[in-house]
Amino acid sequence: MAGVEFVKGHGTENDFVVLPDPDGVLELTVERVRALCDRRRGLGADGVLRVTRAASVADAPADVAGERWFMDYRNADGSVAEMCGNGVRVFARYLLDAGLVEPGDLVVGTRAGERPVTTHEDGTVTVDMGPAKVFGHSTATVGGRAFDGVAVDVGNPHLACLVDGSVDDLDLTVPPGYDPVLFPHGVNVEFVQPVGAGMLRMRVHERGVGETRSCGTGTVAAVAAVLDLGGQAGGECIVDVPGGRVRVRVDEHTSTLTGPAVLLARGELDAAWWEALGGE
Ligand SMILES: N[C@H](CCC[C@H](N)C(=O)O)C(=O)O
Repeated sequence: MAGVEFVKGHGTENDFVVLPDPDGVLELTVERVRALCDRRRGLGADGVLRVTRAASVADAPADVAGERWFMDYRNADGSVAEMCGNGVRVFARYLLDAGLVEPGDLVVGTRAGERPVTTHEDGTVTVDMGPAKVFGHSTATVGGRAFDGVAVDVGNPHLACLVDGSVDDLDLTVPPGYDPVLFPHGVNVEFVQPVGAGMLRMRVHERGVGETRSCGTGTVAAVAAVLDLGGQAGGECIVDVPGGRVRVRVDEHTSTLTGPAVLLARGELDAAWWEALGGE
């Protein structure tokens, strides 16, 4: 029995298992996602990116054209998230590498809608991330300390908290506390340390994953939060995350994320292993 093709990639060390599924036949259950993402019993990843056509995805938004390549993103715990900024860069890199798209401009379908993408000759990828919408102010708690944060919708929910000292001192092995009324479906929590004009450092505890080395939607939320607190309508920042560096631009209409996308391995999942994890 044929196995299941996979590709491993990362964007600023936010890593993903890419599952090509052009005919929309893979049954990507919670158990299979959790096993794939487990760093002992599986390949290990922060999430899974299934590559299929929007027409074959039951909960694809109506404004995503059916023929679009659709990024079916799942968190390591098996939960579905609306959008993944680092993931879209890796997804686009895969499409280009597989010869499914031409270099330059393309549009990727996601549960947050269509996302225009540009692949650059230097290997970096720019994603139009859509508007970063500030929808409140709240607090996160870590180790008994409360941090004021800005609630930002980047297609998925974020709470971006500015930190006075160094973000290195935070213990993010425990999920930060947050307001479940403001974030009924959970939240990605960023801790942001301004380090100079147009420069931020950031760490993140991701919904459905835990601390990751980077979160693309989180870097957009971090910049939107800094602009909101500074009373600025727009701006551009370099954001340093533990896994690398991205460039973020936010204005009142949309936001863009530019950064690397690396494919590092291709292979085949054992058919028996896949089947043993069971379909729906
Ligand atoms: N790592 C992703 C974010 C995943 C967000 C996911 N954890 C959620 O539940 O929203 C990114 O680069 O944007």
